[in-house]
Amino acid sequence: MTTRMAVLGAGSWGTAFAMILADAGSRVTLWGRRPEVVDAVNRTHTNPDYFPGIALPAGITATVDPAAAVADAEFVVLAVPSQTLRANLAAWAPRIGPQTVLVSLMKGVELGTAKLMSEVIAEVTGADRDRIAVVSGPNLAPEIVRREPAACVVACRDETVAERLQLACHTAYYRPYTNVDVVGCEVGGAAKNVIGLAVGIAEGMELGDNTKASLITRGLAETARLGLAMGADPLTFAGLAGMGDLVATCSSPLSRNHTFGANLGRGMTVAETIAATRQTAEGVTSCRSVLDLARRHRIDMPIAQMVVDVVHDGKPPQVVVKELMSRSAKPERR
Ligand SMILES: NC(=O)C1=CN([C@@H]2O[C@H](COP(=O)(O)OP(=O)(O)OC[C@H]3O[C@@H](n4cnc5c(N)ncnc54)[C@H](OP(=O)(O)O)[C@@H]3O)[C@@H](O)[C@H]2O)C=CC1
Ligand SMILES: O=C(CO)COP(=O)(O)O
Repeated sequence: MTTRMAVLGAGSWGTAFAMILADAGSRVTLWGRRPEVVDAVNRTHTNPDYFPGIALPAGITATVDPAAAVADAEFVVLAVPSQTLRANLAAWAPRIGPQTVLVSLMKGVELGTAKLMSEVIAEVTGADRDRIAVVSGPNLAPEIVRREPAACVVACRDETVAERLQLACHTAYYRPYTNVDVVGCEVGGAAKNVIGLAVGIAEGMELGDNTKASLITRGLAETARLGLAMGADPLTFAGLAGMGDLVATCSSPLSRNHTFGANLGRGMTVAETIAATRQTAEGVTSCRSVLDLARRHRIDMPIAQMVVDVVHDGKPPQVVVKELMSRSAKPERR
């Protein structure tokens, strides 16, 4: 029987993930907040605002009505910016069935509460953790809609639910691996955006590959430190949701976080960079909530701190680089 999927959020990743699900054989309803986007998907099978010229599968229909999207859906896939999830989901939750699996595509931490997206979902819907899943990994949406090969992790505390989701999104170009470490995948996904900003800043300052490799590696170390304090499996950080996503984000000009950082490193102001960024660069907000989360767990995240200093406290990149390099010496693994 064909699986019924709802994808809530018709931006870059929501549209690309809807394509994966439809290519894997599901019937997909994509919710978008703007009627013109929904009309374009239904009439021309394209989403010209996000992917001009890319033909979407006929198995995707779109709606502006969230109730119509989630009605009878086996999986509800959430793809709105992290900071808008709570308010959106509160409105959607009464229409979502008690057996429906809730899937987060989001890579952020809520500002103010320092909660992971799965925690926000559990709190707002009352859903058991066994039906909350996460998809993460090196998945730059513009490459996915060209159907270029990529892999990901689908994580759920209940492995059988992860396996159902794995089947539902497995295509010739998209290879999902299951994992039960939801926390590790979410921490990896949120923190890599922050490290991507740091590497972008370095690139914008015309610093070389040694600097970038050092930031990536030490960025992974501070991410894993936080994850371990939260009960994550350390091996998750060596996998697709850890190292994999970090490499993609820190090396690709397609990454919005990386590009945002590079603009700052080149000397653009934060306001200019925000104005130049059309899509969501989660790390810009989540650098503060990731740091808050780290503080709550008494974990030191100097690179995340450096990003907050530049993005929110107006410190010049040159100053934070000096500060980062003049920290007291320490062993690699502590
Ligand atoms: N793009 C990518 O390659 C990947 C992204 N992700 C993650 O997916 C999540 C979504 O990002 P992405 O799709 O890329 O972001 P985009 O900016 O491309 O799209 C965001 C979508 O959410 C909608 N939206 C914006 N604000 C609100 C709001 N207040 N209420 C409801 N809907 C809103 C936008 O609508 P409108 O068009 O009307 O503005 C748009 O449909 C992020 O957490 C990101 O980190 C994860 C993996 C890959
Ligand atoms: O998460 C992503 C790739 O896996 C997308 O990264 P950006 O949000 O930086 O574009």
